Amino acid sequence: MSLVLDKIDISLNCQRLLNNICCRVEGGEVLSVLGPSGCGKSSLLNLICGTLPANFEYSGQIILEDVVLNHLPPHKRQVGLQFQDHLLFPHMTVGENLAFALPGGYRKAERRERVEQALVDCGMSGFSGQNPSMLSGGQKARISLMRTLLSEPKALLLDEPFSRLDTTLRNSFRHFVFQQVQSRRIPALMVTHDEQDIPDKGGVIRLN
Ligand SMILES: Nc1ncnc2c1ncn2[C@@H]1O[C@H](COP(=O)(O)OP(=O)(O)OP(=O)(O)O)[C@@H](O)[C@H]1O
Repeated sequence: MSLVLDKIDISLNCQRLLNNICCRVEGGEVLSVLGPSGCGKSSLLNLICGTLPANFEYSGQIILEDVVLNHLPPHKRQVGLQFQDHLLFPHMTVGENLAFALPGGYRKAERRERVEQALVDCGMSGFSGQNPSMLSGGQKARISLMRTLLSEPKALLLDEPFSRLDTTLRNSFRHFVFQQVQSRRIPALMVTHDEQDIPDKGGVIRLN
C-alpha cells in the first residue's frame, strides 16, 4: 500500500498556500508534516480526505494504492482521520463506539470478534461495556485510534494526534500509534508542531 501526493498546489482566495508538494509514503511508514500555524497543514489533510472547503482551489493528484482519489467522495476514499480530540460518542459504550466504525457486511459474531480483538490489541480487554466518560485520557486516545483503524482505512491521517496528552501519555501513545501503523502496513501522514513527534525512521515535509 502507498499514498502518493503528486505536484499538489493549494490556493485560498487566489493566494498560494501550498506549492508543489510531492511525496510517497509506503505502508508502515509515517511521514510527518511540520510548519507554523496557518501554513496549510490541515488543508492538506482535508484535501486527501475530500473535505477541502469549496473556497480553496487545488491541483495535482492524490493516489492511494494506485487509485486516484481526486474525484471520489470522502466516504469512498478509505482514508482514516485521527484528530487531537478523541471524539468518542458519549451515549455509546466503548464496545459500541468501536463497532460503529466497522464496515457493513460483517455478521454479528464477526463484529463482536473484531471489537474484542481491537480491545486486546490496545490492552483494554474487559472495557467493552464501559462508558467513555469513565476512561483516562490515554485510554480514550487508544480507543479512538482503534475505532479509526476498525474502519479498515488504506491510509491513516493524523492531525496533531498527541497534542492534548501530557508528556508521559504522549510518549506511550506515540509508541502505540507507530506500532499500529507498522504492524498494519498502512501509510500514515502526520501533522504536528512538535519535532519530538517525528519517528526515528520517518520522513518529514517542512512547510513555511
Ligand atoms: N474554511 C475556511 N475558509 C477560509 N479560510 C480558511 C478556512 N479554513 C482554514 N482557512 C485558512 O487557511 C489557512 C490554512 O489553514 P490550515 O488550518 O490548513 O493551517 P494549519 O497549518 O493547519 O494551521 P494550525 O497549525 O493552526 O492548525 C489559514 O490562513 C486559515 O485561516
